[in-house]
Amino acid sequence: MKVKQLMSILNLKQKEENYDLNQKITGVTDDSRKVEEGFVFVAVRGYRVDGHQYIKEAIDRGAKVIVSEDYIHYPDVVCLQAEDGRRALGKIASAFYGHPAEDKIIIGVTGTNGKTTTSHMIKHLCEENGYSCSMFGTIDYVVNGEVIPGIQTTPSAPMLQKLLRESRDDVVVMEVSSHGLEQHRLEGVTFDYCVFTNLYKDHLDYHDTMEDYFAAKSKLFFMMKPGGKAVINTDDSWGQKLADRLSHEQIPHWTVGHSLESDVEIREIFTEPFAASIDDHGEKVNVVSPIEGAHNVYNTLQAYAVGRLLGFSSGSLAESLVSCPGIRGRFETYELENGAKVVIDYAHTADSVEHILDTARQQGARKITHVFGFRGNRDETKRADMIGASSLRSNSYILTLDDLNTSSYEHMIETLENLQREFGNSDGQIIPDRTLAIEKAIMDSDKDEWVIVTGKGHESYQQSFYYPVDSDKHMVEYMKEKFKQEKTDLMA
Ligand SMILES: CC(=O)N[C@H]1[C@@H](OP(=O)(O)OP(=O)(O)OC[C@H]2O[C@@H](n3ccc(=O)[nH]c3=O)[C@H](O)[C@@H]2O)O[C@H](CO)[C@@H](O)[C@@H]1O[C@H](C)C(=O)N[C@@H](C)C(=O)N[C@H](CCC(=O)O)C(=O)O
Ligand SMILES: Nc1ncnc2c1ncn2[C@@H]1O[C@H](COP(=O)(O)OP(=O)(O)OP(=O)(O)O)[C@@H](O)[C@H]1O
Repeated sequence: MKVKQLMSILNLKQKEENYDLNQKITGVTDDSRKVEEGFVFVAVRGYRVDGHQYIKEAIDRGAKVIVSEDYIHYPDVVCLQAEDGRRALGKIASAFYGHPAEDKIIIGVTGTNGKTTTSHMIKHLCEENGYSCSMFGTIDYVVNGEVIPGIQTTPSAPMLQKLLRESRDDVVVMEVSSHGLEQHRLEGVTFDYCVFTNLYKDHLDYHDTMEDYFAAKSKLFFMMKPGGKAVINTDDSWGQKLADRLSHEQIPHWTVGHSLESDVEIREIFTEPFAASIDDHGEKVNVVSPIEGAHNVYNTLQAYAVGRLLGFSSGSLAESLVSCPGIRGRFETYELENGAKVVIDYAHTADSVEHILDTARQQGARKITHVFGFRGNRDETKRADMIGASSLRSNSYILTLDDLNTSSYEHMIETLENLQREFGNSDGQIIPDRTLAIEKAIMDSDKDEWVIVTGKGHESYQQSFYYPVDSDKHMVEYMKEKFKQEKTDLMA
């Protein structure tokens, strides 16, 4: 890419400078720490700092072009002005990598909950039906079968475009976060299929109101290729609202829900195993969810709908779903030697806590002990609802530490105490150390009694705890080992 192309992307005409318009650009970034010789550095006004203050550092590291929102001048550097740094970054990244999204089938999945689960299912369905598939999401990114650790659910624009360019896969399925949409990380990407799972109270530290949050998510459905189609869960009231809007704007979509008018009409949801009988445009099909929970039945049906739009047969999809592997940290179950059952799940909103605890009851849990906490410096408006959901559905709950982020330990303990006093019940207690909380819940449980540990799912702990483990999964495995050892000692 040359400077003249960059100027045309940004709709800029040559001004007073004698810029070398044929000068080659070797890379693009908004992070001065990643600048290399010949790069374009785009200054972005962030939430914490202003990228404009790193322009000098970027030049020192070899940036030959600076895009900034302010008028600036540096000798021997092409200085261009753009109205919105983040949008300019997206546009430049897409052009720099040759607009790679245009050559692929691109599927975007958005919503508060279910993005990761639905994306994994779509990937599996593609692969079982003859397509290779890249995937970008919360757990990791997978490109050409290789796993790449990701920092964000929706990658930054330069990272996203680079990975799209590298992908030799037929299909790309990506989780689309409201942050990603608001921050123009998807500039230059148009979608063949877009999925809306649901909208619940979350991220209200970032969006002012639910309406704003909905507006951010809705943007995705106006980024489809001609001929593209949306898949919407209309049993969710925000989903219905979106479908109404798309109908009004004549944007093609399929609906999934109980309404008789749904394209994928849910006739009945079963719990043993979790499955649904559906009417798919007149054809009756039984679809079994590969993961327990009515919420996962919805994820399954939306993945199924995408599969149908990709041209796969209903029979082949129903069959492929059976072999879909579980997903790390999403209703992962463990049977312990004392008869207790442990579930590790990524639930971190009130609605998902409800779904997980309901699923455990539907599966015969006699007693439920729920272990959970709250992320430091994240949406505080959902915390009371989460305690409410847990106290209604569990027999007892233990409030414990989740990631502190930049919050202090003392502040979080005080927060837990205040929340417990104000919204908790007498069956709730606080055990700050997460590993001790899990141990206590397991030790107090017996046959057919369930321990549900939510919030961290697949993630590693940010801080250390009493036991030398780095995740909920390792703690449960540690307990399994402990039981085994005790049994061996007894027999000896
Ligand atoms: C709240 C949020 O979305 N933050 C994103 C935002 O950060 P920010 O505005 O605070 O950036 P900043 O630190 O103020 O820096 C401003 C600019 O200066 C630049 N800079 C900074 C320091 C330096 O030395 N040199 C330099 O050039 C930065 O690269 C940046 O361009 O812009 C940064 C660069 O584009 C992102 O990396 C960062 O994502 C952080 C890692 C993050 O945690 N984001 C989360 C909230 C997020 O996006 N989550 C969603 C999923 C949500 C969900 O559905 O669960 C996601 O898609 O991952
Ligand atoms: N369709 C759904 N409806 C409600 N809750 C769900 C649904 N699917 C999953 N969940 C709950 O949300 C948790 C996270 O699921 P998943 O990772 O698929 O969602 P996500 O949208 O990717 O979340 P995040 O944006 O936080 O990464 C699950 O562990 C489960 O508790």
